[in-house]
Amino acid sequence: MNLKLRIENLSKTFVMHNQHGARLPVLNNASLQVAAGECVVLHGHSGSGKSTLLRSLYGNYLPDSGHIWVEHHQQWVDLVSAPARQILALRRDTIGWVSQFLRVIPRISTLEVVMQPLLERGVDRAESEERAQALLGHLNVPSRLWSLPPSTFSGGEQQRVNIARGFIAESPILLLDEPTASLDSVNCAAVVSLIEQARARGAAIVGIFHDNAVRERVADRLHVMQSVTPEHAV
Ligand SMILES: Nc1ncnc2c1ncn2[C@@H]1O[C@H](COP(=O)(O)OP(=O)(O)OP(=O)(O)O)[C@@H](O)[C@H]1O
Repeated sequence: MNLKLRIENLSKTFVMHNQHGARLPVLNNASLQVAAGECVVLHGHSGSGKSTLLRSLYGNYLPDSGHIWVEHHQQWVDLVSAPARQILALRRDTIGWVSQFLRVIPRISTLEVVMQPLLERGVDRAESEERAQALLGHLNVPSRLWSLPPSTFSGGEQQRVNIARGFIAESPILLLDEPTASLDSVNCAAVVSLIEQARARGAAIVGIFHDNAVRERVADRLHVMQSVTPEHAV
């Protein structure tokens, strides 16, 4: 098995300093491995820690203990102990993040927003622009919008711009945080086909999907979140 991601014994407890130091254990020794070409869907009730795990895999949350081994340029790097500079390199070259929310950058055109990850990797402008156009077309974002900043777009249009931006770099590892939430069935199918293409090219995918039909379509397997009781707090 060509593993791309190895999560070992990950634990995370939120400590709320403004609530008299209340402790909320969320992850307790979570372990998971994801191979190239595999899509693992995180499964569990609301509050079971799916987003916490996914955010930890992108370096947004720092676990208390455990390891997140990521294959980065043919070497295993532990995201938990990696310095900030290396996390930025991992995000640029190895780990893609696709959520339903676009972090809007004022005055930058949609085309520019979408092609930015490729430009950052050193791909030339003409090729980046061509791929951005192809993706925006695939996701039914009308071409009259491409030269405009997405800040005034509808929620669904912004979501699709964000999805195009997340998929354009063809990252070896993709983290998908409900990318189809609130999309209509046509656009949902367009996103599902991007996920299937990513799997076919060998991406290792971890995602959260609340829509049963989408989950059944894309998941190779489910990772069931373990329930964590307060006595597991460290
Ligand atoms: N930054 C934070 N600070 C404090 N508590 C947090 C933080 N992020 C998440 N939590 C808590 O951790 C628990 C798990 O939240 P998380 O968002 O990971 O769950 P989830 O399984 O993704 O839920 P949902 O399906 O509702 O999105 C929740 O009880 C939540 O309140």
